[in-house]
Amino acid sequence: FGHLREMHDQQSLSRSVANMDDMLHMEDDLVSNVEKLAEALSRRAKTIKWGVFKMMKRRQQYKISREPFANPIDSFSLIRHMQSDWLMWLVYLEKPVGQEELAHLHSRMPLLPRYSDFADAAEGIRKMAATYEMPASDIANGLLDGVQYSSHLKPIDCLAMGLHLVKGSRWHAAEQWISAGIEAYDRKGSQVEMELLRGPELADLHRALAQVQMKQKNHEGALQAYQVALKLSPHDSDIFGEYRVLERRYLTLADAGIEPMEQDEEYNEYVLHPPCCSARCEVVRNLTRLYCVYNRVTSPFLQLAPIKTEILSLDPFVLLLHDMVRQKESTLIRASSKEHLLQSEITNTDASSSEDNVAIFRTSKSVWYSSDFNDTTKKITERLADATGLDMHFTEYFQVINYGLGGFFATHLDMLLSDKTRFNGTSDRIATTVFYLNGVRQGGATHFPLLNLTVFPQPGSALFWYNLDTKGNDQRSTMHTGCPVIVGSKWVMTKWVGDQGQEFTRPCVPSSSSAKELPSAERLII
Ligand SMILES: O=C(O)CCC(=O)C(=O)O
Ligand SMILES: [Fe+2]
Repeated sequence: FGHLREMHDQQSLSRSVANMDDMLHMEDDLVSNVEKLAEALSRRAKTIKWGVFKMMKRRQQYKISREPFANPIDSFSLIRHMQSDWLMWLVYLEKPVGQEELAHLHSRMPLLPRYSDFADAAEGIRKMAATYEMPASDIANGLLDGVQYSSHLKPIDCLAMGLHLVKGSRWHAAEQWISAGIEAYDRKGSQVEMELLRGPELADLHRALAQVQMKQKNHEGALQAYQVALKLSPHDSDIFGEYRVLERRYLTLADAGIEPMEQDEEYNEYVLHPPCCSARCEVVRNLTRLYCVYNRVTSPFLQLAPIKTEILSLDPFVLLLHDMVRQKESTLIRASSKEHLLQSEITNTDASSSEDNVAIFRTSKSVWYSSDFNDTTKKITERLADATGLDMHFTEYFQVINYGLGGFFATHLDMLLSDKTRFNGTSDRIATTVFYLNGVRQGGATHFPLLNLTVFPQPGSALFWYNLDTKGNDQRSTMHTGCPVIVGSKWVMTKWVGDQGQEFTRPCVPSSSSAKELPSAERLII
């Protein structure tokens, strides 16, 4: 588990799904260890039962003889037995059992997911639910954005989600999750599991429901929930106490009526700016002048091997380049970076890069490779140079990124500088390339909210756009979102192209209408 330990030091198990299989190995190890413990305990129980049986047999013999202690042999044997055998029994019973297995379990405890890992995972689910407007009960039932899976959440999982949301004062969402837990409770078999894990009783769930309803000033709902809780657990003095307090308060408030329900802050945030990650809210785009072409022009080599290019937007210029990474290459990159992934950071100058901010803004793990790191990165760099007509000497390292549970990258701009500071000597990101290293089963699109454009990962293709216009200024319409992954593991590799050094490949032109005269990929504009 050396690797796992290393992985744990990097924290945030749920920020990348690439390392999740290590957790499964860990679970296998723990289960087989506990199984060994169970075997040791049952061997012990067997021996004890055998001893009991023997003693009962002896006891039986005394019973059937008419004068049990007339015979000195019996008396002697009984005295000897009671004097020494019970001492032996005590020693045997006190002998610790399963010490080795318990020590093993102890040694593994520091490697298990921590609370922060759980909180990350819960945030991933919350973000995913909010973005795709998925009700908690659907998620708990395995229905994810219209696709039914056979997985389910247990009441204890739903309650944990609810309590996580309570911590963030997201009462509305918390209520939905607790209600989902109550629904899940009725599912067959869950009770047994609850008992074993000392999970919540149904009454506890109704009580939690009452508490979040109260927070939203839904007193009537809370009273009802408390009544159900009391019916299920009539002798619970805590529930009874809370119920009485509310009842008294509600009666005095009754005339004033129920105050309106407070809406979840996050809920508002999403109602105001819903990222159209499912593409269902996209309006039909005017497709005139957008087309597919075989690019044979930005490099002589393309005469032999043209690149299938889709023009997704003219201004800003956005391209989808096909067959940019071969399957073999993608597999290689994913496999070799798996061991080196570290929690992604943000280079955004506005946002502080404190750990908390990163969790809210970006949940993924990544690793950097230079263009000439190996044959694969060299080839891909060459292909990108051919496809875009830009000079790859002036680019940043490749960044290989794997997204975790509900992994996302909040809406952002890729450029580093403002129009005022751009030309004072430091380089900025004139263009961005996102290579899709695999397909994502559900979710995980790259979305441009201001362009009405949502691009779903297609293995091997690359999304390319200019962050700066043809005069070298900000194009804020290139704002984009790495949408939450619903199902799958999203692998991308990005490459940013610097503006300094592209003076010959993409020189400034006075307006976007003269862009087709440029030596770079704008030449494809017809
Ligand atoms: O993962 C994506 O779809 C977008 C990634 C991105 O925007 C970035 O890395 O800057
Ligand atoms: Fe970006």
